[in-house]
Amino acid sequence: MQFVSTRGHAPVLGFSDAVLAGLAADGGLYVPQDWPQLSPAEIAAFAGKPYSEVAFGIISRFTAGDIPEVALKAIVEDAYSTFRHPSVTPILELEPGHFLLELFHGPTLAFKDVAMQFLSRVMDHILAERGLKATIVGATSGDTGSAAIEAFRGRETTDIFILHPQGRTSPVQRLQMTTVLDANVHNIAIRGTFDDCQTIVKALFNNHGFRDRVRLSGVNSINWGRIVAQIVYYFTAAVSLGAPHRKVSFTVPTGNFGDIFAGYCTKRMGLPIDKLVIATNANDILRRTLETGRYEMAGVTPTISPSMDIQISSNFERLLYESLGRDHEILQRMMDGLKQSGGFGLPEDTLAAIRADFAAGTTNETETSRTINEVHASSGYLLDPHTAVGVHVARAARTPGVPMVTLSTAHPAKFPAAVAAATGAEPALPAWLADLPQRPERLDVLDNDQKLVEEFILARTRA
Ligand SMILES: Cc1ncc(COP(=O)(O)O)c(C=O)c1O
Ligand SMILES: N[C@@H](CCOP(=O)(O)O)C(=O)O
Repeated sequence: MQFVSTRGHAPVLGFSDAVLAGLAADGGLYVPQDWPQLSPAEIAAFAGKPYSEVAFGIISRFTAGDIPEVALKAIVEDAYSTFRHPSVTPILELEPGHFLLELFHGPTLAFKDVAMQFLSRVMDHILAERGLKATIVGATSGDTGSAAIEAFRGRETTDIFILHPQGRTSPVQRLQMTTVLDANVHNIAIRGTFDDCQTIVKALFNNHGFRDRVRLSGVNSINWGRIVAQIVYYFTAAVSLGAPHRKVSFTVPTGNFGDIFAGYCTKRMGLPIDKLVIATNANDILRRTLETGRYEMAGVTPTISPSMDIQISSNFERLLYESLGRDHEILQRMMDGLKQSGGFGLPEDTLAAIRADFAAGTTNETETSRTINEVHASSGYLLDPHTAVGVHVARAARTPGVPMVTLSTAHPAKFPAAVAAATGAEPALPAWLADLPQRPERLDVLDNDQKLVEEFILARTRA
């Protein structure tokens, strides 16, 4: 299996090199040259299998010829043994025909663990095989950073630098990052927004001298190694609800578009998905794009679902590439437009192709709180604010007779203030994190300046 860049000018790479590259050398994102196809019988055979077996069955289609099967098996088994639920990503019925896919049973209580526990092990394997060390950078609005730090802490092959927007994560998210004191972990609070952090990370990748000097790699969902692991739970959920003999819809609380893009990948691979519903908070650039055909940046509005306070949805580029019939020249013009004037228009047929697969909805803060309150009052179940955005949007997007799965992307205890304000009930952190507020913190604060971040990394990396 080979991977091509959405911008068309970077070398075509195998799985291991695409994962180590993170962002492609031409500034694009790697996608598989061809989509692996699963027959209905192959999909049906996943029913009742342990999560790690399904993960192996799917991920191995992308790693064939690159990672030996024995090594991949060991990686997925080890990665998913860190989850505290035997099903890894269990599914429960919230109301008739509407299901929650709980993705927060990993070490840091958010869906990012599902991919990050895999990615850290696969990177470690690739680097150890080659006798190399790498410098990892990532931008986070809170969850990617904590999951990545937990997954990479103490690893000999990597130093990890995570940029978060100062004061814009929840306190629990911040502490999950800044209380990890391993020597290879570096937290940088940027005076700016998540988009500023992400822009710096992409700029570091596009500075080829720096990139090569520190052997830069990434852990954001721009890295194909993230997406491939997120594909798995769409299969396990859909099969548990009757796929491939029955269609299923998914609603995904969305920011950087990585999670829902993984859902799109499964559709391309043969999973019968009815609708993929993009659920956004007030930062609703994607809903507006689907409605108007223009991707138009606006300022970032802080919300009670802070991990989705994003304007530049990186993975939307992957969808555009597919929906443009893989025309990298038109895509490049769109990305230039975004850089120069903060927006671009979609050709009509591209928009039609996107609308055929996706729907979108937005919640405001009152609706998000009300959803948390109402679900708690009726069932005692506590939703985190991101999942509540999904539940609210999903309810309006349902097709009669088609099961709807809302991705539950975080544990409510990561956002106790918002949950307590909505319900009066403060969700407790699990025992292994209960002393988090008492742990010592370490972080550095930097201005929103690429050069300062480069100097900081150069002074500390071991690669
Ligand atoms: C809890 C939570 N929900 C939803 C999202 C949005 O996911 P994505 O960025 O893949 O669209 C994020 C951040 O990525 C998150 O941390
Ligand atoms: N919400 C994310 C933002 C980064 O998303 P990623 O999936 O591209 O890593 C976060 O929690 O940091």
